[in-house]
Amino acid sequence: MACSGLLFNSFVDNKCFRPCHLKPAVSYPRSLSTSRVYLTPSLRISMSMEENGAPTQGLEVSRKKVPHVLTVAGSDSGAGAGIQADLKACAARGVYCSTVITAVTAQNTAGVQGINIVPDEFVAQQLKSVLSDMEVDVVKTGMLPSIEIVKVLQRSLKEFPVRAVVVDPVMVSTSGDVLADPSILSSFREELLMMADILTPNLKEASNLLGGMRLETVADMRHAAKLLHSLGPRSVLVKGGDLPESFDAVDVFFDGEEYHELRSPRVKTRNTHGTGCTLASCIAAELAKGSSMLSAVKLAKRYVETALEYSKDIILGNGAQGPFDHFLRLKHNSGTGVTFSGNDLFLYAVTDSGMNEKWGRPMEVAVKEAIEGGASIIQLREKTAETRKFIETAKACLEICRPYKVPLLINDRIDVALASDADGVHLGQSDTPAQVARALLGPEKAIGVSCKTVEQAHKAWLDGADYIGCGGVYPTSTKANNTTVGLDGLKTVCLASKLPVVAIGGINASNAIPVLGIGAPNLKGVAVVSAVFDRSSVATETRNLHSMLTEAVSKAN
Ligand SMILES: Nc1ncnc2c1ncn2[C@@H]1O[C@H](COP(=O)(O)OP(=O)(O)OP(=O)(O)O)[C@@H](O)[C@H]1O
Ligand SMILES: Cc1ncc(CO)c(N)n1
Ligand SMILES: [Mg+2]
Repeated sequence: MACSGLLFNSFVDNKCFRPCHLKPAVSYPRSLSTSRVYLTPSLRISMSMEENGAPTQGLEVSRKKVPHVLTVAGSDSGAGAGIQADLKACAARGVYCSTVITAVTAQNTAGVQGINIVPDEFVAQQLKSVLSDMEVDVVKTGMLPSIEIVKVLQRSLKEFPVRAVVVDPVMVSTSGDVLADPSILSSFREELLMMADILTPNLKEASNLLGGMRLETVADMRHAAKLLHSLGPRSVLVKGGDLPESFDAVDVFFDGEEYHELRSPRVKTRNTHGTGCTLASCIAAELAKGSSMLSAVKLAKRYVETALEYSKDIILGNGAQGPFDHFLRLKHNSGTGVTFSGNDLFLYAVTDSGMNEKWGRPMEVAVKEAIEGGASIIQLREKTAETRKFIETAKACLEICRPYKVPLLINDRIDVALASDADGVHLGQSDTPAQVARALLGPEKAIGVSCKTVEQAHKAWLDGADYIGCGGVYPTSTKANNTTVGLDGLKTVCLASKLPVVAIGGINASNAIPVLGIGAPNLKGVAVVSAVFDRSSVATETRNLHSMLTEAVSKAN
């Protein structure tokens, strides 16, 4: 990597750019710089890296082209719109997004406080860097603040054509701040619009492009879409986010032949900053995946509506227009979740609704009693409950577990874990693979996998699980036809496992001590079902078991 020759242009003020030299922040380790790359005809790369002179195991990586959107837009420091919205929208839609920055704005929820335009030569340089190397499928444009930048873009796209161009003709922010000088209108009309496979103006932008035409009704929007289409773009979406007195959010799509009025319920929220940038990026993302234009537009609108609905109550900033949450996650990440550790496995209580029914106990009561008796983790196991009821129960149990910092995991059901924001899941060998569960749940949730063999334990580790449950140790009534591994099988798995292990299957106060005594440091605890829940007092049984286990462990140490 020859980084020392890089030129760095400072654009602290628009006219001054001071060349200086950037030092590489990291020097690449010799092992990587000397890695050998072999390309076979089937496009599989086999990399053999050397560490400290010793060859490591060959690493097989299969190459796959990913859909790629390049956004050419301005930065919004408040990160609701502009480049930041584009990156989030593409990431949320599963598409890679590279960025050419045309301007840096000082912006927040109150408006735009400052704009610094990137010199057009440097915009050209960014475009060349990305387009010459990175197989861009679709270019999406946002803030293009100067005629020169529009020209630079036009030249770059001639040199490096892409499959589609989405043009969001950003001119004025919703706060009323000017993002492109009106003098640029002629350049938009003469150069930019021709490049567009779709043009996505809001009402004000459509009006400006059409010489100040009044746009107050859906009929006006249809008319505007047709006039704009005659200026060169292959299709037009006139966005009605700002349409006065409309109960629905209506956008008008016209492709030169057909009109489509796309309607969604108008979400009542102040958090609409960046809807336009997000919509255009999402259209670009869907086109990059191979969608037709109309499907891309429909999906993008649905995505914006969903994100607005989810984010309608979040509070960020004191201004009139707040950002929204592209990943539909912020509300849940209130910091109340419990981080799993192997020691939580010490006394692992697995619920059973049949036993609760038998003893006339609501699930919440059973869970509270188990925790008060010393259970260190709870797994909700519901084989028959309706999904909605299961989610409600999980939420109610989480309210009980959180103050005690006891993790609550859901058996089998990733959907229920996500919907209730539980602390993780426990999966059997025939449930969703742990690797898929990890991708769905993210890095912070706990995942446990039931394993009977060393191979399964190894796979669970490779797949990103946090612990394994090993058993059945003894025969059990809660799992019919379950083969037992016995204490020997348990020990074999524990000694091989890289993950902490909890023993499960037929364990109770009379046989728990020999389990903990097998002599495997990875065995962190025992899981129980009937031993605590099929009893008249869950709290008493759990307490007894807890003190027995604690005593056995302290004696062993
Ligand atoms: N309150 C709302 N509820 C539902 N959808 C909305 C709402 N506001 C805007 N939209 C939708 O969001 C998309 C963007 O439209 P809008 O007219 O807000 O763009 P814009 O003015 O360019 O946005 P920006 O603030 O990013 O510049 C459109 O599909 C529009 O229908
Ligand atoms: C940088 C930037 N681009 C686009 C918009 C339009 O929402 C904005 N407010 N800021
Ligand atoms: Mg806009």
